[in-house]
Amino acid sequence: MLIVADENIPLLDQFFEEIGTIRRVSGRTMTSADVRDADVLLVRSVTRVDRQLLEDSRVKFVGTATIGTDHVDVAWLESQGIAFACAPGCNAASVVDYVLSVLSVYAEKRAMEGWTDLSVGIVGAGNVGRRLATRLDKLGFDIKVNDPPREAEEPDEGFDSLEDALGCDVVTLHTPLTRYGNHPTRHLMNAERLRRLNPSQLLINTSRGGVVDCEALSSRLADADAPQVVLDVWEGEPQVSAELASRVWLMTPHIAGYSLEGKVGGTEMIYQSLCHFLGLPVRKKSGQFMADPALSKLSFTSSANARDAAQLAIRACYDVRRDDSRFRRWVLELPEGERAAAFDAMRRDYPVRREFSSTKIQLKGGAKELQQVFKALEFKLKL
Ligand SMILES: NC(=O)c1ccc[n+]([C@@H]2O[C@H](COP(=O)([O-])OP(=O)(O)OC[C@H]3O[C@@H](n4cnc5c(N)ncnc54)[C@H](O)[C@@H]3O)[C@@H](O)[C@H]2O)c1
Ligand SMILES: O=C(O)[C@H](O)[C@H](O)COP(=O)(O)O
Repeated sequence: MLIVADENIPLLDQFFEEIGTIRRVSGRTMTSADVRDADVLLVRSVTRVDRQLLEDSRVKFVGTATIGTDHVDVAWLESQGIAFACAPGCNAASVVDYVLSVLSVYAEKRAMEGWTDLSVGIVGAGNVGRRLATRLDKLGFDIKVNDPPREAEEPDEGFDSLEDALGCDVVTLHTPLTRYGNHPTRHLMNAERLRRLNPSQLLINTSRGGVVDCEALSSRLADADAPQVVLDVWEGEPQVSAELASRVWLMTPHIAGYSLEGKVGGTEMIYQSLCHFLGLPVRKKSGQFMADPALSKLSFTSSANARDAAQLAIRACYDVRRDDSRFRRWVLELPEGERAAAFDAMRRDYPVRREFSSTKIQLKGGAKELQQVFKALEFKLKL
């Protein structure tokens, strides 16, 4: 059995070598010639999987080690009887950590007494948005959650209108990129909605670049009363508009979900689906391959203030400003023609990042408030 796989899927050998021969190819430039003799195709988000790629092949199973599936023509696969698996939720905690890191830095930028004074509008409450809402709610943030598709299914859940979510101090997008259906999200943040955001608001996009009309965003950000913006995803990436980037507060190259747990978890989920498809036993678990985190423990004494301790722990685990400064140095400072390759290289060579849940927090005589904050942030508590 021949397995053609994106070379950037971690632990390919460890998970798949017992199942078949692995051919590694570049996900970004994969062609139909690369997959013609394949039985199984494993991708990440940078490969367009459709008729053009697969119609001359004998592929019977496609797995994407990602949450997003907008790069896959799922309807066409179904029409051809090709099995499909993705990795729902695999890196959701990583994206939530990213957003919390942004919020911690933003509250400081605004010289706020307490970060929970920020109201947060969450647009899209699936694996990522729902987990973010849970953590923010436990921390005491005022949140508005908008999700029309879920609201249609769960009318009693108390979802908020898009209007209300867009009125919050921070608006964070967690929808898939969709073009059709009752609630398409492409350019959900269009010129008109962007115009309604004011300078004391922050827009965060970690969903897909196309959920925001990036041309409209670039011109909106040139206005004197522009909102602040954090972008992890870019319409047309790996190309990044230098004009847009120069107007964005924090920027990263689509790495919000790049925790080690998230990446390895994605591989594990498609491995499990492939085993199921082939009727094979599931022998491998991601835990077998995870090294101890570099930062295993943080200790706080009873004199620690809950807010300061939380900020310190968040930033010790993941400080989004480091990725922002690398992005500026390694991608934006290059000539335009070299930026797309640098964007991909920064993703390929991304350093090991661990989720908050991998770090133990030791509280020596810690107050109840400290315990609650760290629990809400999903650190491991050690009393
Ligand atoms: N930047 C990254 O590294 C990264 C990592 C993981 C996921 N993502 C992206 O984030 C998206 C969200 O991830 P997820 O795991 O939560 O997906 P999900 O499918 O679990 O949830 C998406 C939610 O959005 C809702 N939704 C759909 N259309 C909507 C609309 N018009 N308005 C409001 N809500 C709408 C859905 O009902 C669903 O509840 C993914 O599709 C993926 O594209 C990015
Ligand atoms: O959809 C996802 O899971 C994320 O966007 C993921 O982080 C994408 O990473 P990529 O496949 O581009 O490496």
